[in-house]
Amino acid sequence: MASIIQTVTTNTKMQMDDISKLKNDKMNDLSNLNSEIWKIQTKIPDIELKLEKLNLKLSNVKSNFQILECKIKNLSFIKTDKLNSINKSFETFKKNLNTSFDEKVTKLAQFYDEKVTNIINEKNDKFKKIEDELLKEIETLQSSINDYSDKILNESKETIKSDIKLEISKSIEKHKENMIKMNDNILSFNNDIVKLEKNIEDLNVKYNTETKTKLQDVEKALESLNSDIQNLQDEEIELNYKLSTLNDSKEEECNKLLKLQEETRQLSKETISYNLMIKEEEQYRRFLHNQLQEMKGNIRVFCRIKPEKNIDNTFKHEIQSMMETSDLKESLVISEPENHNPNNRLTASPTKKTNKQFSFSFDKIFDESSTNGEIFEEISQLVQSSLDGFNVCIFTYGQTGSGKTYTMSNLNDGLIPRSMKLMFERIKILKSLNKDYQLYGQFFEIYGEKINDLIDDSINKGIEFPNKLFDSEINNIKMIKLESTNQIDELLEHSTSKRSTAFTMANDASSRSHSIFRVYITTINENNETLLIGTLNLVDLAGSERLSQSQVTGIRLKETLAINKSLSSLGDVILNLKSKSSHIPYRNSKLTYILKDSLGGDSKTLMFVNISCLNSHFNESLSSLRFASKVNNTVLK
Ligand SMILES: Nc1ncnc2c1ncn2[C@@H]1O[C@H](COP(=O)(O)OP(=O)(O)OP(=O)(O)O)[C@@H](O)[C@H]1O
Repeated sequence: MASIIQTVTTNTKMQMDDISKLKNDKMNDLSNLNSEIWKIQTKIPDIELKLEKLNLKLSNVKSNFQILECKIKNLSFIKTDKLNSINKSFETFKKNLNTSFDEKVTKLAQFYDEKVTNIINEKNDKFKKIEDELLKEIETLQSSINDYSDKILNESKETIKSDIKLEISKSIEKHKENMIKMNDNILSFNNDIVKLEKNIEDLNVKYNTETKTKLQDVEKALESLNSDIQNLQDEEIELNYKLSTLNDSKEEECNKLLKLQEETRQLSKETISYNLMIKEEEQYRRFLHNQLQEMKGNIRVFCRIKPEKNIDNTFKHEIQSMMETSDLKESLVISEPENHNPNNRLTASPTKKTNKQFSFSFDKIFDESSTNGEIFEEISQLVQSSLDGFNVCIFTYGQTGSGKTYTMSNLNDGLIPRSMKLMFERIKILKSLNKDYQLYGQFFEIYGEKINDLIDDSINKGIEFPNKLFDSEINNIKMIKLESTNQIDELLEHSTSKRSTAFTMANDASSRSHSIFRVYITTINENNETLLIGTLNLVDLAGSERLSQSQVTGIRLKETLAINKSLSSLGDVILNLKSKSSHIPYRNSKLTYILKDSLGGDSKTLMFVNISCLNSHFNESLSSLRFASKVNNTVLK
């Protein structure tokens, strides 16, 4: 235990020794430190003084910086002002340039360019100098600060050193930042200046090119204006020359015009009197024409002998025609063939020997050699009568196959096409005498007692005639305006196929109806009313046949009876008209009833009796001649 206690005591003693040793060491350290602190403390007032001095210097530097900033600001203001004034003077310069368009523009621009460049260069130089000076000053300050800080660092404690260093570096950083900002400002200022210079340069270039192009345009416009003016002056000279020649000829023309006016006045006076004369002459011509027609007779009969060219003469009977000097009529002698059976044509003998002779007298006789043209010459005066205001009726009468249709409507030269051609020609002449005539037409047939339209819908729809001036019987028959010969040919061609025909002994396509082509000659009066002047009726009668010879039955017999009845009614009407009977039996047949206005009064009637010289047709020819002769020779009461 004692050893343990001893060991503990020894250990404690040892520890105590160690502690006292450590204590002494620490005490020594402390006294050393205190002496150190004391030393530093003695140095602090110096350092503080130095620091104060440094701060003073720093504040001086700051104030210097501020002054410099102010100076820079002022300089920038000055520069802006100057730039503004330069821009202003540049604007004035531009205005001057605009007004004068002078060549000096380029020189002035160059001059101002140089001036601007110089000013900018000067400013740049100044700024550079200031910048350099500032940088130098900053550098010296930096070095002095560095010196000071070195010294401080060397002399002062680490912490104080670091503090001071920090502070100084902060202030330096701040200054550096300021410097950078200032540099940036200077840079951006320089950039602005460069931009401004660029703008000014661009403006100069733009202005110069614009001015140049404007000048070129103006010069071009001036050039073209000058040439225009020159042209106009030339034209003016030419026009003046023309004007003077025109003035010369104007007087001449005026005189001529006056002369012409006088002549025209004279001519119009003469025209009026000529027109009056023409009117009087026309009336006189009408009167004479009508007198001539009346002298010839209002009802006349012509005879036409159909040619039988390819038939031997032994089959023909003799027909002789001659002029009668006494009453300007022509006579015809027809000789009966030998062995002729008066009741049957089929037994007529083929011999030239004759026995009995029959004599007839007519207004005109057309032998076998006559043409449609020659026939028309005789009847053309009747067409004129219809234009003069009379109603005219022309018939072709005769046995079937005797040439009635050929005479009346043969294409191109029949009475219908020729009459229409003549009418169209006369109307043209009348138009030149201020008489406007229009022709309207109807074309129909009377079959039995029925009226059929021969104008086909396919060729003409017809028109509504302005006034219902006409017979109600034929009001429903198409009325068309007649305008050309072509139209008439077309009408005739179509009507042939529409007409009622049948095979007979004498004609393969014998007409079993009476066809009537009626032309209305009209004019329009001052009240715009249509007036009827005259009518022309061209009637192709159905073939006459003696029942004893035709040997027809049934429907053909009925047709023949109707044809013969209407033909004898026509004969009766004409006979009564010629003998100036008080009663004219128009109503006895449809044919006479429809023609009542064109038969009688002062209307003109002409009948063609068509005959054949064939022995086989002798009886029919004789019968036709007797009928026609009766009409022609009736003595007026
Ligand atoms: N003058 C003439 N010259 C030449 N040919 C004629 C003449 N007259 C009639 N013919 C011819 O005779 C034939 C019968 O004539 P057309 O048809 O004119 O007779 P038509 O009297 O009208 O007969 P129908 O009463 O039966 O109709 C026709 O082929 C026609 O061309």
